[in-house]
Amino acid sequence: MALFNNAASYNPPLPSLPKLSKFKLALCQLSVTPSKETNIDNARTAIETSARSGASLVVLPEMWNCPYSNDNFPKYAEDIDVGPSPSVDMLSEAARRLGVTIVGGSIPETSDGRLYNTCCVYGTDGRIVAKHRKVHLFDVDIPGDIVFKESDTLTAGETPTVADTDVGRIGIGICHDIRFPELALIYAARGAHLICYPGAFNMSTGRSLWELMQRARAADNQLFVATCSPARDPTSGYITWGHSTLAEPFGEIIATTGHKEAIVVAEIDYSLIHQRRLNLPLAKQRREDIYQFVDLHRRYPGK
Ligand SMILES: NC(=O)CCC(=O)C(=O)O
Repeated sequence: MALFNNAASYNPPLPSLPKLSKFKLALCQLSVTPSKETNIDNARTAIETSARSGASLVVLPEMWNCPYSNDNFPKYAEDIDVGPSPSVDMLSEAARRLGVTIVGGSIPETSDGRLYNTCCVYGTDGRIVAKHRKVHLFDVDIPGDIVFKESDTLTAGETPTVADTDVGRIGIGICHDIRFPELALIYAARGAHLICYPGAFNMSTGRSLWELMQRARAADNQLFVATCSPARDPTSGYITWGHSTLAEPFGEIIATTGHKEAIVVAEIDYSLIHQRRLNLPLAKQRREDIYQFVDLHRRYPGK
């Protein structure tokens, strides 16, 4: 029995398999420099290398066109809807020319006088099929360790984002979004096969939580989770953890890397989602009589 007329039951439907249900994914762990032009060239080359390796889906890191800092976000920001947007133009052109789906990491977006941390997903025709603005801003204060306040410059997005692509239904989160299981639950309830989190965890929380979070989101929801970080630059003001990773529906790590610039290529086979959900049918075991899941955005669309 549905608990709410128009709420998604948490029990995720077995997602139907997309056009391409077995394919290679590439996670481009890019070095980020102060030159936006260099970063764009570097990303283009990595996407070309990924496509030559047979990847159908290419994922880029959080803030790949801009060293991660509140001072830089406004300087490197692009207006994605109105333009000019050299980062978007490059990703769109590369997706179309190479016939790959791209989860375009994130860049600082300027829109109506506000700044967002934004990820666009590009279909194989080069069009933007989804745009996610980071919904949980990263404000942290661990004295003597790390202090960062994204909310000093950025505005939070307001909606979960699911992209329908040739390589399946993909939920998008950006970095700190991974800490909130509710967002991942929504994506599973909406039939996602894969959740992609471009992210730039730091040296402190990266060590303890980066791998744990992605394995947990994958295992909770019995789907694939991919993360993609910038490469570590020990001279930067914000040093990233690296370790871009793909986890499968039992939370096992299929592929990962260290902290240097790298392209991780791995195969995804969505039939494993069905297999794992048959092995361990969490959807049937869930006790909606004693706890309830409500997808508020679906209940109150537009809010
Ligand atoms: N860029 C981010 O959102 C960093 C998130 C992070 O490091 C965390 O611990 O959360």
